[in-house]
Amino acid sequence: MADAVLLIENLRKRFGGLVVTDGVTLEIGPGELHAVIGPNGAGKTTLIHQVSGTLSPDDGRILLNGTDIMHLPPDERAKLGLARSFQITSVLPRFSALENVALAVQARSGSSYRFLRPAAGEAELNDQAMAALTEVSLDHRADILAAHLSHGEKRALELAIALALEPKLLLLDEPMAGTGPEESERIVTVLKKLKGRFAMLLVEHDMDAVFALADKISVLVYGRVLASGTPHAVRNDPAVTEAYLGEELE
Ligand SMILES: Nc1ncnc2c1ncn2[C@@H]1O[C@H](COP(=O)(O)OP(=O)(O)OP(=O)(O)O)[C@@H](O)[C@H]1O
Repeated sequence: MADAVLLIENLRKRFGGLVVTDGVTLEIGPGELHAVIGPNGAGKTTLIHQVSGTLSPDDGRILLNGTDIMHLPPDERAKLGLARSFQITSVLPRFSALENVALAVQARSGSSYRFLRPAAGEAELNDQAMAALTEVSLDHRADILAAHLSHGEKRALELAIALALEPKLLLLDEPMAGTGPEESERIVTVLKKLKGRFAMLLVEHDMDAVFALADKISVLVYGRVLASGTPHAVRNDPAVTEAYLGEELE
């Protein structure tokens, strides 16, 4: 695909004798939500780390909107529009929800607010931050310290922070981990709303969430892509069922 937002080609990574990424090829088009699933230890998290830049692959290519980012540090990748949410704590507990998002808006905008009068600059920052909080239905909790938010609300706040960065590609690392059914449903609703605006790479164990959200699914087993395609095709692939040892993919 010429206009792939993310193109991963033949990615390889080993830890000593253990091959954790074994020739992974995967691409995500504009606005597409691509889920990577697979049994424990399949290499999903290490794949996310290699895309975000916290882990160096041994071989292969990673292109973000056509730019080879393979050897760029995480902050350079972030400047090109790569954001990551969940399984990292980007939330500052002693700041309010609004302040947390305003900091992200400021980080994205660099020094552009320096040239506004302080009050005007702050109002503009807060407006943008509030817009991101509204997107994740957290606007009514804007003034609450992040430390006092529920687990599900913190997850929503992390999403708002990612949104404020206006990403080209959002990496979602197990957004449902540690959440109850109600919170999971809330995160799925928010992600559904955001779908189509930017590309997303989702790693998730919760199959209900995966099948509710994904446009494409890749199944990773022992570091290799066993199957890749639409949710329907993947669900009906006998090799996938076998890899999950008969667990139902629903
Ligand atoms: N820093 C490391 N050094 C050595 N081995 C590692 C390291 N990080 C991960 N591994 C190993 O690499 C393999 C893949 O791990 P990874 O965490 O990517 O799997 P996963 O698919 O995300 O699993 P899970 O679903 O349980 O989160 C595992 O066997 C893991 O033990």
